[in-house]
Amino acid sequence: MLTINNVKKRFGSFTAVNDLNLNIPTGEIFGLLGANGAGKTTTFRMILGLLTPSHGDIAWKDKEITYETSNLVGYLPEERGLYPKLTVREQLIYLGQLRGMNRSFIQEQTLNWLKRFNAEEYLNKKVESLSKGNQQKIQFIAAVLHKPELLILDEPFSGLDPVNVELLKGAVLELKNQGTTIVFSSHRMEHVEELCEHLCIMHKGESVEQGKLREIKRSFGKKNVSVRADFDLSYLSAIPGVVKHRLTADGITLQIEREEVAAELFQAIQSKGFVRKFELEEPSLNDIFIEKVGVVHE
Ligand SMILES: Nc1ncnc2c1ncn2[C@@H]1O[C@H](COP(=O)(O)OP(=O)(O)OP(=O)(O)O)[C@@H](O)[C@H]1O
Repeated sequence: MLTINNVKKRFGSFTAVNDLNLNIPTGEIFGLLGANGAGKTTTFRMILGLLTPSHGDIAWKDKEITYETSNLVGYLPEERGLYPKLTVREQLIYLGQLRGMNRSFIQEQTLNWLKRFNAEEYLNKKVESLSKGNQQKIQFIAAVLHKPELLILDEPFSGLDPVNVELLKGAVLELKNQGTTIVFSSHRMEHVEELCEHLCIMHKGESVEQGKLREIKRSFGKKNVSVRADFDLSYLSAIPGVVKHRLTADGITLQIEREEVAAELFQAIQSKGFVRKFELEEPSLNDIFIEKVGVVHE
């Protein structure tokens, strides 16, 4: 278990993280969400022991993370930090040896990961000659090469194309299945929905929502109704109980304050024309995020 207990971080008079409490179960993928400046990276740096909390304590399996235990942890920083002039092989050997790994094990691991990421051809290429997405894959490999128990990934999917996002998601799930505890931040709610069982939404340094994704959705109350039809549906937004609406290319998505409103919507479209779709949906994490934090993520 990763335990964050009453943690606060001040920079001068500014409080970047305030009274944060988190219990992250071993072997899970945990999502830390929040708008820009919410305090996610600061929290990660405190977990890693790179910043000292102004108050409170953080423990991995009941022990503080120190220089001696830092080999148990892997970190993909938001500001990527590879040496541009080294080749991928030299880079990973260097970083692996800093972790006390032997050269042949590093080479074996490197080749396995490069194969997995369809990136074998970059082994002897300089890091600076790689595209941003490929550099990110190398940075990810650098974070996991030593098989850490706890893996911290700050925005691991940013800048990756959809194919590489899938490759990385697959790798993250595989590491989870091997027992790694993974904490990651992302602005992409669909990635969080897909990967995490538990999450925390931070806003201005504080936790404004945390728990199991399924329970957070259930307790949110509001649901969505998605309708597609061959006639104009915008009049549905005026029906009492509709909280919000969004017109889509071929229909409308309505946020409703309680399930019964769906029946009223259904009545309102009957005999108006051909209906292609009428579906009552769970709220999305994006809906919940926007309500808690009040901003929209692209
Ligand atoms: N060393 C520092 N000195 C002063 N303020 C800092 C420092 N590090 C972070 N902050 C401030 O703390 C707040 C939280 O920053 P942090 O980087 O943790 O946010 P974040 O949630 O990771 O944001 P993003 O999504 O943009 O990466 C910001 O207002 C930031 O400017």
